[in-house]
Amino acid sequence: MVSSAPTRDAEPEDEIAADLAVPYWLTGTAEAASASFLTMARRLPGLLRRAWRLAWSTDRRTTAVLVTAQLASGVAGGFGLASVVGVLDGLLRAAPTPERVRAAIPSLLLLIAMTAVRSALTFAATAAHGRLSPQVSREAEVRLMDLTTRVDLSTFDDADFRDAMGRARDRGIDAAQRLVDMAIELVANAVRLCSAAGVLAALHPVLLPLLVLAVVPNGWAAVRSARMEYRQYLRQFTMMRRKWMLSDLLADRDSGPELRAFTLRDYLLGEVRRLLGIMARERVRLSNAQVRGNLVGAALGALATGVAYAVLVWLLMTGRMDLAVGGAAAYAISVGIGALTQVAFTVNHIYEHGLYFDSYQAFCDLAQRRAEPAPAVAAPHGPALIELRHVSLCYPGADRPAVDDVTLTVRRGEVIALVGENGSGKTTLAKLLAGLYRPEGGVIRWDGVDLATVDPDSVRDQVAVVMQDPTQWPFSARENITIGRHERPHTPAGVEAAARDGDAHEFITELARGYDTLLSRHFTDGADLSGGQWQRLAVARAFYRDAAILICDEPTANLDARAEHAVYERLRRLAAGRTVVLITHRMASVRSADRIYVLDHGRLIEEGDHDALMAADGVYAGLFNLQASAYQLAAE
Ligand SMILES: Nc1ncnc2c1ncn2[C@@H]1O[C@H](COP(=O)(O)OP(=O)(O)OP(=O)(O)O)[C@@H](O)[C@H]1O
Repeated sequence: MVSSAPTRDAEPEDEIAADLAVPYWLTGTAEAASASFLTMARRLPGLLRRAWRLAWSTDRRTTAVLVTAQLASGVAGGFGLASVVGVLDGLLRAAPTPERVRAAIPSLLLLIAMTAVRSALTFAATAAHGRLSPQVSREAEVRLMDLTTRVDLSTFDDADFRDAMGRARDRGIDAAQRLVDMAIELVANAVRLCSAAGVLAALHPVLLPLLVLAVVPNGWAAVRSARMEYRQYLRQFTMMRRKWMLSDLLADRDSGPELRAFTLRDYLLGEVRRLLGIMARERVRLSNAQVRGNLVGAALGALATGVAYAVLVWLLMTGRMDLAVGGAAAYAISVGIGALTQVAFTVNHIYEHGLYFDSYQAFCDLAQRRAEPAPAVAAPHGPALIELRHVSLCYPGADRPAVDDVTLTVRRGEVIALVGENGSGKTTLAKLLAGLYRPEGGVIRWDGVDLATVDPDSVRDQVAVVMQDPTQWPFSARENITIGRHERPHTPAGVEAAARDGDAHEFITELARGYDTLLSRHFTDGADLSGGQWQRLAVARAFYRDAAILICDEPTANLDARAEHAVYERLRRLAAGRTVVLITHRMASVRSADRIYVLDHGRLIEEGDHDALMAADGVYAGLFNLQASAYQLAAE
């Protein structure tokens, strides 16, 4: 993972370029980000529709209140602006002062009323917004988690999928919320702008295009800046993920001992520093380019504003416009520029968050496409016969199958053992049997029913698995057992029986709070367990699940000799009426299995019981004799 020497300040350009290169699978998104101003205008209605759908599906009532309040506030602002024209018209007309004031009073009252209404509506909108915004965020996050957990396990092995998921989680959820926020703000600003534009157009038709001209350069600069920012985000995302992973390793408790034992601190820190250096340098480059663009935008904008006011002065000087109208127009121009700037700002933000929201949406679509099919048909209950016919599975990106053309049969009540060297495909085969993966080739049948045609959850419901590296669930000791069958109400006696079967009861009772002890050192008063204790807990969980098929992937790898013996004793008892699949490198534990399958490079190379395989004097006999002789040597 780490690709270079510890600390270096200067990087060869080609290495930097390689680190910053847009991965080929991001090209499509990167192209979207380099789209033109026109493309952005075309995308806007779609983005607004999505924002609306998201908000509406989250909370209809609050969305309706919010949009109505924003619309009404914009209309009130428009009336306020029109009343300013009335006030100025009254005050600047050619008449004695008391008369001018009297003429201005109705418009002044309207202005005060509209300001009050607008304030009240703004407060209502703020309250509704405060209610809607966290809900949108929650919906977006829950949707993401829901879809993520629906995809099949092989999708998780796909690095592209994980990158897409990373981007969706990193910015997508926030972008969903901000997109809705900005879309709603746009409603108010657009209404305000319309009223300013309407007033200006009524005062003099030439003023309206001048107003637009004054804002376009700033709008262009803002969009350019957002696009550049997003493009950089895409380019750097893989690097960011790498940096996060390294930061986690530097701060994680699990990697802490090895990090120190191998004195890896400087090595990893050096790599983090290198990545941060590249990102910081790019950031500075981006910032400079943004400042340059914004400067050009601001200068052109100021020039255009100057032209608008110059035209106004020219209209006044040449008598084409009287002073009262000119005063009102000057005010309307300043309000209009404010409103148009706000519109440009919100549109730009909609565009910007829309880009990140696209990542989110693309990931949701991808996850939906990769979601496991869930036919309504349930798998046969407690199958008497499990058959695998020419089953193969190749992990994404792998150049050869992990399980290759395997055919085997398991009957209820049998204990079968999978044996083979590291990487020979035992775990993968067990996962296929557990219904965690679907085979790419061949078929798996339970009592003659093809598992591809049944609901995968109905398969898993009948399987209990003790994984090679059981998950250390950050729950209490009790929950660590009961989650084996979380939907079933549990009794202390049932939990204790499973714990005893897994040889876990004794150490659990020695914990500070017994079964209630929280097993996570990340929280105050949480406890941690040894590798062997976690494994016993996993065995207890599997016993508690009480399933028809029990798959044990090296269940005793971390156990001491006494615990291992006890677990196998119980496994044998439990096997009655069930199917047990055992994976272990300890040949003595394999000996009593009804049938033993030997795997090599994913292929089944030998099968039979212990005596038959020993008589055949093949790979199994070789492995067995090797371990037996090691024990004999130790005994001598
Ligand atoms: N999630 C994965 N993605 C890609 N390749 C994988 C994945 N899991 C396993 N493999 C590869 O598939 C092959 C079989 O792995 P598997 O874990 O099934 O072997 P195993 O016989 O259980 O090994 P061990 O005895 O070390 O547990 C190996 O070459 C391994 O590198």
